[in-house]
Amino acid sequence: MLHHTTLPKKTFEVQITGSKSESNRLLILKALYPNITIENLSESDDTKYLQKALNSKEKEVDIHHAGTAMRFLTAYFACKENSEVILTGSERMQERPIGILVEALRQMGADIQYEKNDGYPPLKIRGKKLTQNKVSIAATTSSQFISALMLIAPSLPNGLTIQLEGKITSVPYINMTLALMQQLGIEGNFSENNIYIPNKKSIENQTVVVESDWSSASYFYSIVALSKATEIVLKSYRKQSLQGDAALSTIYTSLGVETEFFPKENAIKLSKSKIEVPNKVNFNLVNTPDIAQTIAVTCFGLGTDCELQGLHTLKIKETDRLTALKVELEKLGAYLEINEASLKLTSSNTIFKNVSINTYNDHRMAMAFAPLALKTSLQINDCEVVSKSYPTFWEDLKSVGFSIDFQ
Ligand SMILES: O=C(O)C1=C[C@@H](OP(=O)(O)O)[C@@H](O)[C@H](O)C1
Ligand SMILES: C=C(OP(=O)(O)O)C(=O)O
Repeated sequence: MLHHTTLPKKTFEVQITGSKSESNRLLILKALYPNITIENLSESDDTKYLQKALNSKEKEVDIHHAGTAMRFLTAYFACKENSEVILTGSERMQERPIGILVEALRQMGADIQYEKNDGYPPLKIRGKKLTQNKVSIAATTSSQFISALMLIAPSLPNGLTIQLEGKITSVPYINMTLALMQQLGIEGNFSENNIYIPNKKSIENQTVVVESDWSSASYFYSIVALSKATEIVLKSYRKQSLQGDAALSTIYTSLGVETEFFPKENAIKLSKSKIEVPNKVNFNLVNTPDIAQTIAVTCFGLGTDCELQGLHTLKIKETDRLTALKVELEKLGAYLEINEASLKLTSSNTIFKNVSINTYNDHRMAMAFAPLALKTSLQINDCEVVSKSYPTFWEDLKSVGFSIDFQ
């Protein structure tokens, strides 16, 4: 139960765990090039399951709800010579598509079979040398398929050219994959619909420090937006981020939150700005799908209407996030119109009390709704789901003054 709370006029400090996206890429790269040391690795379940999978000697590997782990490991095991593994995940993972990636890997010569339904996990993967150096792949469904191919590309004997078909979704995640590889001394380029990554035999010994997770920072943006005068310092963040969700610092200016960067301390300070939040806002989130829920809930809490576009990937994430948002926000008094790729929220002057919010095995449903405790009391069901990306979320919320009872 989250009690209706008013936060004091005070500056709080929160240290957020490393980016799950950066961590999961670096773990795959470390498996291929062992002389990488990773610091500030994410403590998320998704990262732990990926790490466990990479060290596993079992015939079956279960990555639970971790989308990036599923997609990255499919490519990794497909090119791991003389290996054979069944790669599976949670019930929901078995409904999340992977056919586009499997098809691309098969074009490259991979041996992958579907264990249950065509196009979905579980997969039986017999690893072999992949010598084909060109592949084309549809880019509209998930950028994770493309990052998966990029991550194995430098270890392939002939490198890889990836031709992207259709409108590319979640582009910053592709840029992140390339930037991390370049940071490690792996060459590559991405221009228009072409990605090229040559073979790289080895890389120099080096340490990479993962920046903290920007998607996790979104919940504190929401808290500051919904608070009266609270300031929150978040660590460890950089102005030059590889994470697309760093766009929060721009997006939330319209929602009344100012971001100050402190490069020496690797920190950011979020505070209320003096601007008046408009009655209606409009954002295209095709580059930042993971912060859609946070933004929709912030707008509802502020009594601001919003129109969010670029959301066509939301229905294949941990749950159908568009439907989940509609059902749960409407319980609190909002009105939502949703379609394939967008949502239109009409806020209301009253927010109903003591509503019980379902989370559908989706960490971001739990975390996005929590800041509403600054407006009303509410219950978040199955609150432990947060561990998928942010295991200490509830402790951190308590540390900034939230009043929480766990039943
Ligand atoms: O590559 C990544 O680390 C991710 C890419 C995005 O997925 P899509 O490309 O499927 O939108 C994002 O939603 C996910 O949380 C993490
Ligand atoms: C969509 C997400 O993760 P994944 O696709 O890696 O399961 C997420 O963390 O919001």
